[in-house]
Amino acid sequence: MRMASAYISQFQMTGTSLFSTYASLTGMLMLVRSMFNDLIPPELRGFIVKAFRYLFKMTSPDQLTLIVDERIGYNNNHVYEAAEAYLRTIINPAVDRLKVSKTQRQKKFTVSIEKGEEIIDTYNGTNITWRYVFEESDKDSTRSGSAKYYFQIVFEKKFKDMVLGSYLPYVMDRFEQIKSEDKVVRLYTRGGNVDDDDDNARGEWGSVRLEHPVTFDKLAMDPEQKKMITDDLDRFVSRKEFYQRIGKVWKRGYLLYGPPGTGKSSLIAAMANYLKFDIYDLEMSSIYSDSDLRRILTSTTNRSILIIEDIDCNAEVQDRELGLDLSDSRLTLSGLLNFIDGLWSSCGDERIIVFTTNHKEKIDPALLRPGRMDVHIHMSYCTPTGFKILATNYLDLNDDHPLFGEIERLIIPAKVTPAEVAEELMRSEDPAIALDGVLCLLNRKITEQQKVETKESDVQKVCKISEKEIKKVTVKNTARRKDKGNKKKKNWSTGRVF
Ligand SMILES: Nc1ncnc2c1ncn2[C@@H]1O[C@H](COP(=O)(O)OP(=O)(O)OP(=O)(O)O)[C@@H](O)[C@H]1O
Ligand SMILES: [Mg+2]
Repeated sequence: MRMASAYISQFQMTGTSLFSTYASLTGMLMLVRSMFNDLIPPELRGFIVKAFRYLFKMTSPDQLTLIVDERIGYNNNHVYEAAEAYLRTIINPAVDRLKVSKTQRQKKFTVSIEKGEEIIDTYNGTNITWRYVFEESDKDSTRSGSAKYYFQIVFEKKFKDMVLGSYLPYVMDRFEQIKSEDKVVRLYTRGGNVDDDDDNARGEWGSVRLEHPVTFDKLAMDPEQKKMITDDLDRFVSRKEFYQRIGKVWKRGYLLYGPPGTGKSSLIAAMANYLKFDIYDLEMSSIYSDSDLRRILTSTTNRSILIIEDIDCNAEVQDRELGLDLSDSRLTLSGLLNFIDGLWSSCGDERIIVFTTNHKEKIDPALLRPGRMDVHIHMSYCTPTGFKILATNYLDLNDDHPLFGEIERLIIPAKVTPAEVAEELMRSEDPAIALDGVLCLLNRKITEQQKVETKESDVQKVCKISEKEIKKVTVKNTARRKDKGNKKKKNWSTGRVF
């Protein structure tokens, strides 16, 4: 026991002295470094660093090193961005130092390798070493804080073709995948609220994270209709070559129509979450000229959904005169659509445009022609299937409940929207109370409708009565006119004109 504690204290001593040696070494290095920086002029400093690097080259003669700089002139180097993201996915226990970060809005920590660290990746049985290097920039080292970050990719020279032809393209592909997995869908609006850390602002569009958590499985819709939509979206995003081959702009138009509260906006959010596309909400009433529109639309990005809500209301204002320059100021809805077609054919890829309306019948038929809105989706009142989805979402009710039968029987005649049902379901966590609320709602709705129907039939009765009276009056008048006409005739016959 005593031996063990002596051993431990010796070990602690050794540990302490090791630590102090390490600390003094680090201190010395820092001193040398600051002397080096203070005493040696910057031009000479770069030269000495290079010479040292040459003398103590860490690669053997049969190894090749590729340098991946952070920037190409003023542009970001895409390979560098890809490397940063890719290396995060292959961090292994051999790495000693990692960086961890998270902004206030990010949900997960970002763990990446620290400068000076290296990671060995294995691809097709070949070891490829990545080093993350940081050094003061040779050229700009007089500027305080200027620094250069780059990656070194080190491998055997004989694998050069494999690395350039297959490994790096693989890294780039993985980067695209990682980007789409990590992508936060954003909602862009003009002049609306924006996030404090909105570094995604584009032109006049400010953006917020789309916090709408709705997904297709949460939507109260017919499962076949949902499948039709997701299949259509999948087909659309996978058909880049097809659109190129037939010479069509890679875009798709959806028209969502149905009463308020049936889930049109929710469906758009579900589409955006499904595809990880950003949403641009185009408020037509805030656009005053074609040039406005051009500027606004050119600052939207690919892989996005442009929405124009309540298209029938927009149609009403379509002929207003806007601005002062008349040649450029008349903005019509069909003009807007032609304009979008033209603009996107020159610069847009993977764009979806969604129009919503509560009154499909009010829309100009020219806007409904195929090619303009490829898919028409009717958002209907709540169905028994829709109700079950909502009950699962809101009350976590997967099995049947004794009140389900009655609700399902009444739900179609009651003509309630999913929004109204959802509101009732949110009133209590107790299924019995919440479902009772839904039943009350359905009964209320049915009674209201019956009242309306009775009123309508009363109106019809009144109309019928008045119709009868009108008929009587008309018959009398006709008889009188006939009489007059006869008289006229008579008079005509007598040659006298009244
Ligand atoms: N089909 C649905 N599935 C699930 N929830 C729905 C559905 N429809 C409506 N809701 C609920 O009702 C709320 C309002 O619906 P939403 O805004 O999507 O309707 P809308 O059709 O866009 O209405 P409006 O025509 O007034 O714009 C949603 O936030 C959601 O909670
Ligand atoms: Mg809406």
